[in-house]
Amino acid sequence: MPRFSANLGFLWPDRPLFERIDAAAAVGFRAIELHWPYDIPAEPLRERCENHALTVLGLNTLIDPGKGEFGLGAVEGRQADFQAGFARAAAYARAIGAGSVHVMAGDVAPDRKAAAAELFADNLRWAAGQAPDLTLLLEPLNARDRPGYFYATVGEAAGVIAKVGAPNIKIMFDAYHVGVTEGGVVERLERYLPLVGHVQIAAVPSRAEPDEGEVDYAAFFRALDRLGYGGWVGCEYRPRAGTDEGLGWPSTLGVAL
Ligand SMILES: O=C(O)[C@@H](O)C(=O)CO
Ligand SMILES: [Mg+2]
Repeated sequence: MPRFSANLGFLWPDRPLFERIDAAAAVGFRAIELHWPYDIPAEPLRERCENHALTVLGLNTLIDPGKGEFGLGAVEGRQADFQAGFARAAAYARAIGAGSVHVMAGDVAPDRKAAAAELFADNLRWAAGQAPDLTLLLEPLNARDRPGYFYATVGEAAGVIAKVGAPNIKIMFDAYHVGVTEGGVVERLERYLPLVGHVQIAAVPSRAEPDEGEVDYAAFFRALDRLGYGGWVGCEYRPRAGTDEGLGWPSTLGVAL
């Protein structure tokens, strides 16, 4: 049976981060993952998770929505800022005991895609060398939610990994984005499994709890078991109502937190 992690970027959105950590432990999660916790001092965060015996999986490199930025990995003219942001993410990850950093690519104009691909590969090669102790995750985002983002398909992420050739770069296989962009979620999981470093889930297309919509998550969980996926499955959905009230889906789908 898959092991589930609480994505605290999305779950219990009405509570401060430490209360989200408490809530995740209280309902039985054994791991958490974060989006952008940078405003919170790392040491107390680490202690809070240790007190609950929660594994901390990872966080994202910084974004600046105010400037319209969703990462800098593939953004031309921002290499120094990318490096500073990655160094900050890696230091924070180490300080909270997390093993991975999602390296966000950012938005790229269609006519700059080829140059951006070279730049992203260069930046990732540098980052992978700086942090051989961490897994760097690449996550294609669907263009309905994030139009203009550098990549939307798992195949593109696999292409970047092949180009960089570093063993600590893996795919964040978010079944929600894969379902919205491409469909064939189980088939694609099977095809790219050796490159998958983390899995995330949410209903397609609503991004709510995984017990509705186009993806049959009971079948998806069986496929993870059948394929021998040993990692965590991040619950990165937007609860339809309250997070606690929405936790009926594991028993509906034949799994447990
Ligand atoms: O799927 C997502 O949106 C997240 O995993 C993320 O890290 C970027 O928004
Ligand atoms: Mg995701």
